[in-house]
Amino acid sequence: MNSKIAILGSGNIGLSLAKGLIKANKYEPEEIILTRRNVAALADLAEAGLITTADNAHAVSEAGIVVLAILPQQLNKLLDEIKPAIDVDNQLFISVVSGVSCEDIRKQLGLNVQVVRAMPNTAIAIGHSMTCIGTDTASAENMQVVKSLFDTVGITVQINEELMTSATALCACGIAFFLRSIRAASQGGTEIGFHAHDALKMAAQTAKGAADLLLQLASHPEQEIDKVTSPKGCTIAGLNEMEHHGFSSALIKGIKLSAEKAGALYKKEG
Ligand SMILES: NC(=O)C1=CN([C@@H]2O[C@H](COP(=O)(O)OP(=O)(O)OC[C@H]3O[C@@H](n4cnc5c(N)ncnc54)[C@H](OP(=O)(O)O)[C@@H]3O)[C@@H](O)[C@H]2O)C=CC1
Ligand SMILES: O=C(O)[C@@H]1CCC=N1
Repeated sequence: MNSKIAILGSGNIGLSLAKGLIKANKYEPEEIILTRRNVAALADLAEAGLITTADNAHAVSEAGIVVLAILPQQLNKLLDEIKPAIDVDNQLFISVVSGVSCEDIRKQLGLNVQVVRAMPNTAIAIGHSMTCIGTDTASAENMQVVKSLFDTVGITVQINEELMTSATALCACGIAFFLRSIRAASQGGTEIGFHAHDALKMAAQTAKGAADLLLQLASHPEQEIDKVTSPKGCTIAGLNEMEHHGFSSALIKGIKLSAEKAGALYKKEG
């Protein structure tokens, strides 16, 4: 398989992936081909040595791995464009497009095309993605290629493809949900006396510590919460006030709505 990787659609997630792969030394800049229609917007990446083009078919013909990273509503046109350039036996497609199954893609590109669906998040740019990989009909060898690619830029988990829209909500959209929580905490911090930039740093590091307690100790959130909430103390007072205003409920309802929306983003062909 050709050692180059083509990322078709170099927007938020496509560029985050490219940056993460270079940071992890998985690819040299000149092994990454980036496409978008407004190719001028990729000038700084071209300057950094990455190959940039608006020609998707040419990008596909030059690569062993092709990542589809455009919006669901932009996909059908792009698939028509690249179909003639595909080398079925020597290429692997990875789709990070929300709401589109591997079968949807195979139906348009040809049933023999090897497609694996992955759902990373923007923390991939710094090697901290939670990437869910959907199991479908791709060969075990190609599944391993995809796993090892995303393992270099975060943590991976393999899930049934029917859960990919749920993974989109929890992990990809989840970045925004946790960021908003940190932002809200920092706003509280400013109201009780800290300058905004100090409050944000303090809230972010506190959130990181909370996440690491769960990841490093493999403990349950409530077990760690119990260690913070002193009897008649200020933590339980604040926590209960948040719950009276629907804190947990708001997150749960938001994640459910995101998952529903993720499942309805793509209009199938025909
Ligand atoms: N953002 C995120 O956190 C995540 C997004 N995703 C999924 O990844 C996909 C991309 O999302 P995101 O990066 O946020 O979207 P963006 O809109 O930021 O990026 C899409 C990119 O595709 C380019 N594009 C559009 N049409 C074409 C075309 N025909 N050929 C080449 N490039 C094209 C656009 O540039 P131009 O207009 O110049 O062509 C744009 O840069 C979506 O399906 C999304 O659901 C998945 C996980 C996380
Ligand atoms: O908001 C969206 O639709 C995309 C999917 C996951 C993250 N961003």
